[in-house]
Amino acid sequence: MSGFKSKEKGAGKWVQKQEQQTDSEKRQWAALRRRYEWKDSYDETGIAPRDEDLENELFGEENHVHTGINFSKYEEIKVNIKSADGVQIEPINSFDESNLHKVMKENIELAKYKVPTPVQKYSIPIITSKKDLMACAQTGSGKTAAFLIPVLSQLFGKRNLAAPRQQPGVLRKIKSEPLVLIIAPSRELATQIFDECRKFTYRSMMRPCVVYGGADPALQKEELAKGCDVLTATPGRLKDFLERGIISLRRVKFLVLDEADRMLDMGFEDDIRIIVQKSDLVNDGDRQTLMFSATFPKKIQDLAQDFLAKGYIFLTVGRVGGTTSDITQKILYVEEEKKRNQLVEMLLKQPPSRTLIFVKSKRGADSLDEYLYNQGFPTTSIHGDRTQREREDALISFKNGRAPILIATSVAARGLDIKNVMHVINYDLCEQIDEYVHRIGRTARVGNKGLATSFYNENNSDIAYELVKILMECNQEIPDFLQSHGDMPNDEYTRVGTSNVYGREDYKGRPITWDDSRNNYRNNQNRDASSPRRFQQSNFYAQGPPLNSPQYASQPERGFPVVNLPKANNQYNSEISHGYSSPHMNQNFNSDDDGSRNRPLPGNNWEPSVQQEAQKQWDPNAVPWK
Ligand SMILES: Nc1ncnc2c1ncn2[C@@H]1O[C@H](COP(=O)(O)OP(=O)(O)OP(=O)(O)O)[C@@H](O)[C@H]1O
Repeated sequence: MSGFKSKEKGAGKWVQKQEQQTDSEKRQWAALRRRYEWKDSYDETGIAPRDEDLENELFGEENHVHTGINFSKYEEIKVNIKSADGVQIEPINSFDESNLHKVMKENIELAKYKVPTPVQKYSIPIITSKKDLMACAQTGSGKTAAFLIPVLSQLFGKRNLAAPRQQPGVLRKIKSEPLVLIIAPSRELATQIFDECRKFTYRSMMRPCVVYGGADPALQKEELAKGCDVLTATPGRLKDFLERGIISLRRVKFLVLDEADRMLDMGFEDDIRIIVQKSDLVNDGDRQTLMFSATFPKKIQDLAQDFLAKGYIFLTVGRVGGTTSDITQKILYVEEEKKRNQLVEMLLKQPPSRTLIFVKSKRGADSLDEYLYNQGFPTTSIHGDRTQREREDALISFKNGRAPILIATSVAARGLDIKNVMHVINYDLCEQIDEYVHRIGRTARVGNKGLATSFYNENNSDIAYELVKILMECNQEIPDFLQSHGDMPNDEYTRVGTSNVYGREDYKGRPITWDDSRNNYRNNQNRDASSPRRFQQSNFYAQGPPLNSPQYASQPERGFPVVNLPKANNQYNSEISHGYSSPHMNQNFNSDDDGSRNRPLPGNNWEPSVQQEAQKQWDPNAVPWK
């Protein structure tokens, strides 16, 4: 594998190198991907002819996320429905039982969905009964299909509703007037939802489109002109097209806010208000508004009511903001200047598997990408400063296994559904617990298992309390250095209806009482070295000295231990912070405070054996990434 080693500078080199060989395969914007093209000659009461190539592309193995061994455990999750007018909703138990259009039933079968997930069991009857909905369910539990299936199915076979299409050779401009508008916070998520729309509109007369920033607007306009019944959009490009009169929302029957809490937080709220309240979007009570997310802070729940009809239903599957117990969560204490060593050690130690690494800054993403690439790892990166072409290519390479290590900023935290992401690493922990839930939710989807490892140090103390709560709720090991964050003042435990994890009114998850949780903390704090839950006895990584050993000097005013060792001795530091030593780790680090903080000092690089090992272990051609 000579391809790994490169003197090139910059991010995503692995991808760029591979790109030269696979250019034709990739030179398609996501917005231009093929979709089923309905012809007027088709019988709208029957089923339109198959398009086998497209069928293989849409429903083939390549992108199919298989359900995992814990899929059936979804049944055990508590579902709660709240509505101002107290309506009762009878869930469906199978797709057959529901009153879905026959084309939709065929597509569900092609998608290999055998049983609806809990959020689908409820949202299908809720949406078909014409109710507005705010739905909250765990990451990876099928929320996209939960809205697409009932929404699209109701529109199938309604020729009079389908959008006018540009006739070949006729230049008259046609304004796009979608019936369904789905708004998502990131370009990657918008294109993914568009891909799901392509699946579920297969062999129907509903034509899906997507518009998002960074990609050629002229090409997106061309697609819109061919007909647009179901539009997925990011807010910025949508606003732009609305202002320019390319799109009108006067016929919208279904408005969906995916990742709704994100769409209504400070970053996007103004855009959403403009789109929903100041455009020509129908507000005559004939339109349904649907909101979906895995997290919904209380204050956003309140805000969301501005956009929902009075009798809307609030559906929760599990605890609002909870994460799935299928994820094994590990928190490692790693000081800033040791993160790179730690990461390389982990990547060499773990079985090669699709791995997503989150960092906090765009610059940090570039720099870590370049660093790992130069160590021989097949990496690429995705963040807001990369061009849209680079972002799309990076995602393709991550998905097809050419670059099975993706370094990303939070732009990839929400919604992305990528097959077999086995490990999420929070190289830089985020500040908000909801963001943490979304990030780690990129693994362990539809009943599969996954691993999430987070590097923690004194810079992350803001999230410590909520992090411990999440770990406890999912029966995860709580490392000693987080123990002091567990003991909360009494009122924190007894308050109800605050945004505190366990204090939320809507808490419906595993029944943990305030007292239970406090006792758990106490127990954990007092546990002895033989406790099976001890973090340092984890089997996930090799063993090492306990984190509470005298090698650590405590820092009582901050409440967590710090490593008190000479900075230059990274071999030793690596041993204690991660639990094993490596013959490769004999470099010094320069710890200035910018994005390049961990660059090796000149003349003190990794031993060549790291590169050899990385290349051997992470050979994308040798590993079965599927
Ligand atoms: N009923 C089902 N049976 C099998 N697989 C399903 C079913 N419903 C959805 N899936 C698959 O589950 C995966 C996750 O779905 P989806 O991306 O909609 O999750 P989500 O709940 O929106 O997650 P997130 O909160 O991360 O956005 C997808 O690959 C989807 O095809």
